[in-house]
Amino acid sequence: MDASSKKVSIKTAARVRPCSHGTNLQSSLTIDSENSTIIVKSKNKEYRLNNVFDEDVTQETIYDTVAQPIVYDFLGGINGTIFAYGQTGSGKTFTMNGYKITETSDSPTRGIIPRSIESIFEILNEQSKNDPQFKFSIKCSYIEVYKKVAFDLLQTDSATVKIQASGEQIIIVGAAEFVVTSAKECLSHFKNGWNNRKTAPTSMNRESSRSHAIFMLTLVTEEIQGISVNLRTSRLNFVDLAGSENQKQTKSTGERLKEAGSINQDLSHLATVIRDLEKKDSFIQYRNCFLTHLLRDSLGGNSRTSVIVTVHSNLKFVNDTLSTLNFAENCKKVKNKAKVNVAVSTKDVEAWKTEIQRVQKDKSSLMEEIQQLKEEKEQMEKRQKEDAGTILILQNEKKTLKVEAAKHVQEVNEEKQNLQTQISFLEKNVAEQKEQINALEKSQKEAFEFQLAQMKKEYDLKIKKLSNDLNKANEKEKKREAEIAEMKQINSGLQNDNKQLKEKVQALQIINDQMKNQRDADDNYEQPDICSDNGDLDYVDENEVPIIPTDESVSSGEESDSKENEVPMQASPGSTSHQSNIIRAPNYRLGSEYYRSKWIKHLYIFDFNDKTLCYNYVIPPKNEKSKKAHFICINCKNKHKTNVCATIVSNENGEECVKLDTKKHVCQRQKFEPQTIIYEPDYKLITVECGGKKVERLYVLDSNDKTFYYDYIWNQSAQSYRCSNCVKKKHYSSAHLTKDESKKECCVLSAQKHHHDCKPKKL
Ligand SMILES: Nc1ncnc2c1ncn2[C@@H]1O[C@H](COP(=O)(O)OP(=O)(O)OP(=O)(O)O)[C@@H](O)[C@H]1O
Repeated sequence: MDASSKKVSIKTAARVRPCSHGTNLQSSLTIDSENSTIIVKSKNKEYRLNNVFDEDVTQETIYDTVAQPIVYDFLGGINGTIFAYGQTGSGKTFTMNGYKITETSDSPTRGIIPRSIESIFEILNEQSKNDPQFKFSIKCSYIEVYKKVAFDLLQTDSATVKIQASGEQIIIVGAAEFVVTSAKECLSHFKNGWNNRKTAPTSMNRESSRSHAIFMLTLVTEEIQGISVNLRTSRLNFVDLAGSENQKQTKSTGERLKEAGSINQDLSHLATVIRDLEKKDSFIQYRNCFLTHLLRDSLGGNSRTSVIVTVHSNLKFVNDTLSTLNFAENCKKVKNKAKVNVAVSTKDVEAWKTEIQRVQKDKSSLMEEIQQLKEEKEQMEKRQKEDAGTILILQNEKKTLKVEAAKHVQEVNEEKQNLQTQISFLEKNVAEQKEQINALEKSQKEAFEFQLAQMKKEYDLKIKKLSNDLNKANEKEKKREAEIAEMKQINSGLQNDNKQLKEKVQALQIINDQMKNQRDADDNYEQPDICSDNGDLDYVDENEVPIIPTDESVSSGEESDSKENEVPMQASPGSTSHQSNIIRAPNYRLGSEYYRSKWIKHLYIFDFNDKTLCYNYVIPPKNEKSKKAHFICINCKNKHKTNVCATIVSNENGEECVKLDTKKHVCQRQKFEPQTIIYEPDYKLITVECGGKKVERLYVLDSNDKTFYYDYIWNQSAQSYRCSNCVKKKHYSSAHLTKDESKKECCVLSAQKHHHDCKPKKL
């Protein structure tokens, strides 16, 4: 093979990644693999590359189409580079390495690198087998560029790696080179290196490469041809670039954001270098970035280069797809000058001559490079000069701005001074006005206080006068009230007197009537048999007959009301007119009733059929001491002025009985309701204060429930105690305090029952 070189364009291929499982999205791309075209539908943009692969392409096809030609050239002594470029998660690593780093040699998903390694060793082994003169040695090294710093992936201490340029050659300093004798050995280093690579999960890829990884194979072959020995040296770079990332879309933060920034800068510089390579006479700034510096040969230099771009078909990533395809299109325009790197041919003079020629050529290419560097230097100086001009302009602008700023500051200061003068003037004014206001307030306050004091004095005097007047009026009022009370007292005394007088007049009237009736009766009186022994009745003396209130008179509410009984006279049962009649117990009963401070003996002759009805007889006080107890019916006497008598006698057996008068009763039988006599503690007389006066109250316990009592008040005119509740209903149930016949203190309750609305009080 000769060392002459010819310009060859970078080969470009595009691979469309299949959609993830479960996503059934419409493709944004139209892929025509046959014509090697890919159309971005939404942008209506068509790209024509060397190869276009759809989702179904196999790893084998990719290797055969993209990598194999480069591998063959590499074996022939020509430098080669295979790039994978594309958005994160689009399948670069899958294309370069395969599905898994641990895949075996028969796995169909193995990527370009394992396939290349296997193929290289297979061919070289085959060749050395066929040609015993043929010798080869292979070294491998593996580095990554992370955040603009390069590290050796085959050394665990993560040593940093530097680049040195020697003529056309790029020498990597600090990266370990391992001599490998078999594909297995080589793959083992590759896998170790890969495991040291920096990865992290991104929104697009669970295991995203966060660095650019470059796996390098350096091959030296020795081939004897006649008298000459050809030493060929070639390098093959496998470049798996870190994925470009739309930072707005991925919303990464912190370390991920820094990584993404650095990756995007590197890729953008790579794109700039490739764009500049199209332009003629353009200065290419390889050295500005480690990646471009390292791959200098591969980009427009001594190398056969293939770029495979990977894209997503998802419409969501259409902008990234466009940018990736633009990159591929630009790469396509870059032309490299690849040549066979024959190191030495040493066998005879011819070979030396050829070597000299080669060295001279190298020299002239070095001169060219020197020239190129000089030009670069000149351009840089030119740029520096331009920059210096710009700096001068900027300095002048700065000076002008400074002067303007100083002016402005002065103006502001002056204005500030003016304002301060105005402020102090205003402050002075304000202070003066404040003083005036204070003085005014003070004088107003004094005047107001003086007025207030005057008014207070006047009011005090008025109030004093008014309170004096009021006191006088109160005293007058009191006097008037006392006079009224006195007059009321006199009036009530007079009323009482009047009432008492009336009562006395009524009583006298009754007595008068009774006496008159008595006289009339006496005139007509037929002497009963029982009284005939002396032919004269003591008790018919009208002065001696007690005026005892009948039930009817009591129930009418007037103690001495002696209305005539309108009921016609009836004969009592069991008695006949003008016939004497003997009554035995229990048809009669003797008793005593208290009347006008005296105990009067009573004889009750009961109805034979109804023992609740009786005729009520009394002994006239005058006859009390007589041996024969002659009783007289008080109703007949009082109402009809008729003497109907009854006498207590003994019959032939010595038994006590009552002998009745033969005279008919002119009254009717009354209800048998004798007075009730009670003893302490069934009653209690107490004295209570009432309106400053001492008043007697008689409490009589309820016979049914002795926790209740009736309240009686002394009534002067009636000379008895009266139930205070019944009085309100004009109903007069009364009580007397006296001594019974055995001289024991007792309380006599009138036969008159309490009014039906009168309820006893709780004790
Ligand atoms: N053609 C393909 N067929 C099947 N699976 C694929 C294909 N391309 C990519 N994948 C899968 O998609 C995932 C992401 O792929 P990969 O890691 O190769 O992307 P990448 O471009 O290298 O991403 P990054 O730049 O983030 O490292 C992986 O799980 C990979 O196995």
